Amino acid sequence: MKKVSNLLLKTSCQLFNVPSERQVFVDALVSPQPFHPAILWTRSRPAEMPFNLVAPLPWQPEFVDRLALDQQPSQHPLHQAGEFYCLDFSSVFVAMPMCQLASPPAVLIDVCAAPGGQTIFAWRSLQPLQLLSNEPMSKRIGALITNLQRAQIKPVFALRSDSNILAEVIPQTAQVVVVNAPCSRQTLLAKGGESPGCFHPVNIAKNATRQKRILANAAQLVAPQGHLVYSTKTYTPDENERVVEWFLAHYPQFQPIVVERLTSYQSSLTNIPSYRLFPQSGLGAGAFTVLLQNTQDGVARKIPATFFEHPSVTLL
Ligand SMILES: C[S@@+](CC[C@H](N)C(=O)[O-])C[C@H]1O[C@@H](n2cnc3c(N)ncnc32)[C@H](O)[C@@H]1O
Repeated sequence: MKKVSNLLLKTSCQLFNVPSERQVFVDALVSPQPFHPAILWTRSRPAEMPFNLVAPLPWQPEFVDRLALDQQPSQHPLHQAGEFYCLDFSSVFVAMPMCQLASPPAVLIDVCAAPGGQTIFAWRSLQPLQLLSNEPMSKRIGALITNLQRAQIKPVFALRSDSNILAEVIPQTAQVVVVNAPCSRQTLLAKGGESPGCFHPVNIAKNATRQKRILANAAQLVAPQGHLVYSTKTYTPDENERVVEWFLAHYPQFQPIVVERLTSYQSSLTNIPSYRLFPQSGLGAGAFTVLLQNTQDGVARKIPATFFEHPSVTLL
């Protein structure tokens, strides 16, 4: 069992009013329990299921399975063959808003894409006509491309660009924009990992500032009537509800949209329809997600052909 830090206790007080709820949350972080592995089938399931499954949740997408705790899907030959992608169930949770959007969107942009889970979910659930998977960090783009290639996600353009460049070059072009933002990574603790400084106020403030910047740039990419999915895998309200409240105050053309399949996960920390998964649910280490719509009228702009000729853009 790990030590309970004062900063963790402070965060638990921000999240829960009831002491017993705080306690189960803290316990889930200091004595982590294993979560069922999840897989996303990129193609139809094989005739014979190679894994032991647990019962699906009512809202689970039909192309996702949760496996028994002893299963190790990443070592199965079907993984290497790209028949499925391994992702933690929190990643499924944050992607759920995509399941209620119209398919196929003409353009979908994943702004913070490595190592690829949200891009693969977007491809499987929405089959966008043009899929752009962006990762600005050069040391992470290799893993993104490897994963997309192994899972045979095509066509997809892998990009390495900052969100402010995208906002400048291809504004109002995407029916769907996905921002699974970099964050303070507090949920790593619930997976048994280390995440030094994850509850420190300076670290949280730094991440919140970065998230607002990415979200503001991502908003520029959204076509009139298009959608923006914002999510993190961290607990602190400053990186979640407060970011969304800030965003809606500054970009009033965006409106939050109810995600029908997640209503029982409504965040109690805001009136905005937005959803949280906590580790004490036993489903995943933790997540926050919200669906926003650009209510402006108008038509989507076209991505200029020259954009795809840039050396930082690779067609897979
Ligand atoms: C939570 S991870 C994304 C996980 C990914 N969506 C998935 O499902 O596999 C956040 C990603 O954002 C990237 N990132 C960091 N700074 C960024 C920035 N300024 N703009 C966009 N993405 C950024 C990180 O390198 C990281 O790959």
